Amino acid sequence: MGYAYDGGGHEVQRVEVSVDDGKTWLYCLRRFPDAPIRHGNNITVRCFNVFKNTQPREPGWNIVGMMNNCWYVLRPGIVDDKDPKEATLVFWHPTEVGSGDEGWMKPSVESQIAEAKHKDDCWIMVDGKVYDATSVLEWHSGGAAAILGHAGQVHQETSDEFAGIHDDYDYQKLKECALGTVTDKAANFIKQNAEQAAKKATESGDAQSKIILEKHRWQPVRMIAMREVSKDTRTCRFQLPGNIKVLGLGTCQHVEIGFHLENRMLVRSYTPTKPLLSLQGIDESDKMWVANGSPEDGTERSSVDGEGMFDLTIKTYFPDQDQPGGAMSNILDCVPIGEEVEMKGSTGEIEYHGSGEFTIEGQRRDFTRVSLVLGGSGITPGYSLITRIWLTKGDKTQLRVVDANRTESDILLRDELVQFERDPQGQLQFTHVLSHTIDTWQGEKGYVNEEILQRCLFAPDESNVDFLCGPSRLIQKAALPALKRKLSSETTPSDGQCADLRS
Ligand SMILES: Cc1cc2nc3c(=O)[nH]c(=O)nc-3n(C[C@H](O)[C@H](O)[C@H](O)COP(=O)(O)OP(=O)(O)OC[C@H]3O[C@@H](n4cnc5c(N)ncnc54)[C@H](O)[C@@H]3O)c2cc1C
Ligand code: HEM
Repeated sequence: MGYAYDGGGHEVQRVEVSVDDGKTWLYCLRRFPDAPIRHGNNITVRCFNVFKNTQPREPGWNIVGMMNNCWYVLRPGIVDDKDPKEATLVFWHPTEVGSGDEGWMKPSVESQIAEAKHKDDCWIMVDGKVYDATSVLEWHSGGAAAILGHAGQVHQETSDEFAGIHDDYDYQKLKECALGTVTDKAANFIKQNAEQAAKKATESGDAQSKIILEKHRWQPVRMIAMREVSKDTRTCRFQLPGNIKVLGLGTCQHVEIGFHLENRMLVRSYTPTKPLLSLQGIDESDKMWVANGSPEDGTERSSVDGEGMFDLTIKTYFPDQDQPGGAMSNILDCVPIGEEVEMKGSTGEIEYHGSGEFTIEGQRRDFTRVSLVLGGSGITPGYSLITRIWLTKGDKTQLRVVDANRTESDILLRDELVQFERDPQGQLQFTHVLSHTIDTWQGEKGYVNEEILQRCLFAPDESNVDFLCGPSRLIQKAALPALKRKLSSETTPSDGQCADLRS
């Protein structure tokens, strides 16, 4: 057991362990196996902060005079007990916490002198009373350093930390060291400081509890459920950490998922398929509805819309004889329920704000009609746009969608899409195109082509936009060339009028 901290106050994000003196490293999951690890060598530990900085092999003085900054090495050993049948496995730290000299690396003369200066006279303050802890340093099982860190400090933290660690017996021992009570003036000073610190903590807690996503900070999210939606696609549900309820993702935007591999972090983007409605930036007067036939019979947005969690619908690229399979999708396919992955975001150059208003590459754009060409797992950002429009009462933006797949069972989110396909008002029109069909299939057959796009999408116009998302076969070879021809033959397309939803 141990702890890691970054001297600059930044978060430690990765801890690695080596049992071969640093030749190879293993990423440590946050929960460690209960069973003891059997090995014969030193155990070396290093960690990385948010900026991917790590410790050097050898210690060195740094700018703040800190020398405890290198790889941390534990030496295992066997200690024979009196009972010949039993032996104890011990792990020696480089130095023992506090005053002990049991560590495998003996303390330097300098550090001993520095320590001795404080050991002679050590007063601490707990619950408004002053104690002489000098005699405790010798026997304190939490180490002398724990007490010395609080020596001479007039602050509330000593009382709080003491209370968090010690029991009644320890309070009795503390009493034996009592010197006196602090003056009212000092007590008030401590109280004010404590109140200010608590207020700050609450404010930062409040800000944090609103939304989880931070652009440059990885945060752990726990997989809590997985549902098969087709033979190669799963919907994975992740729980947000702490009490945070809101993911804080804009419509059409994406999150990045990270998974620590041996020596690097594997990162891939995904577009959540839940929550359907971003709680951020929505005007309260703009009522949101959970669709149930049509917005008119809908009920008010309910808590099932992703409070404290989010869903990713992920296609798994299984290995076969031609290719090794997708790295992240196969990992997520077999990550055990309860395991954590890392997440950050949001990303994406396109964001929908409602009522036809988009931000595309930083520019505000307004469109009244939106055409979507989607394929395979590319449905996910389109799905977030469709549901946002559909579930927002008063959003009159019109949608035409062409969704391309191989077979009917490959159509993702089919159950969810059915409600949109039945739209009696005609605000939304859906066309499924299947390349491999059976006789009973009523929809479009074959591959997406210019004729299908002309017929099923909106004609080019200044107030219309085309968005695409899907495999490069569909987008680069079929949809994009056809749409560009369509646009240039009939209007002069402006920037952002034809864009990839995954850009
Ligand atoms: C903004 C954005 C949003 C996205 N949203 C989603 C989403 O919601 N859902 C979703 O499922 N996907 C989504 N994706 C795609 C996703 O990010 C990944 O690209 C996808 O999951 C594949 O990642 P992977 O690590 O499993 O595959 P990779 O390891 O990246 O491999 C991709 C493909 O290449 C093949 N391959 C890999 N190595 C080789 C090799 N050496 N030789 C031959 N072939 C090889 C693999 O078998 C696989 O078919 C999104 C992408 C972006 C950019
Ligand atoms: C006069 C002052 C103190 C006395 C009498 C005292 C007493 C004790 C005692 C008896 C224990 C052993 C508890 C056990 O076996 O479970 C202990 C453990 C400990 N104390 Fe103190 N303590 C004092 C001050 C402090 C201070 C100021 C700190 C730092 C905030 C501190 C931190 C710890 C820690 C970290 C442990 C080890 C807990 C563990 O085993 O996990 N102590 N202390």
